[in-house]
Amino acid sequence: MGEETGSSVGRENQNTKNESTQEDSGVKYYTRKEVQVHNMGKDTWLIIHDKVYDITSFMEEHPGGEEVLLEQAGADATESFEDVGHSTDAREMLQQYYIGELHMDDRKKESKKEVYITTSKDSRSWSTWFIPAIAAVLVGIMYRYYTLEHKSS
Ligand code: HEM
Repeated sequence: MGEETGSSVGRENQNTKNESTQEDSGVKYYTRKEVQVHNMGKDTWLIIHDKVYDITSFMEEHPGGEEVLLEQAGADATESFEDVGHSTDAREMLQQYYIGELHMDDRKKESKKEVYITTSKDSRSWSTWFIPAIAAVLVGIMYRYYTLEHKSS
């Protein structure tokens, strides 16, 4: 593991990309571009759920075969990883190959935005009928009491 990290730093120096790899409280951040370079059988990185994994030593051990991993090499494999429905064991194995996080600027934000917009729209349509309905019921009750009081006196 240590050896792998060392060699990756060397490559980043060669590409003069070292500044973009931030180190913050021990966590390394990689851009999609930096991950993309590691797309070969002997140097394979993957992004799964915004985390970066160096799976070079895992390629031959993968029960699903080397080829499917090579297809995703250097890219975001979240969807294909989830599509297979990997076991809890498989998910725990991921930790062994973890090398850092995907850079914040390179993360996809669409899904969160979508959920936010849907819920805010939903609550708006709900309040448009609920508040007037309550108000109408209250006015009705008040009117009824008012007319009853006037009748009895
Ligand atoms: C580092 C990431 C990965 C790890 C640690 C991993 C691990 C495993 C493990 C342990 C299994 C055995 C079944 C299970 O326990 O779920 C498995 C099966 C499988 N994996 Fe992965 N996997 C990884 C990434 C991927 C990716 C990215 C793909 C697809 C592109 C993939 C495709 C498959 C397939 C198709 C099988 C089924 C094999 C079969 O049932 O015959 N895996 N994987």
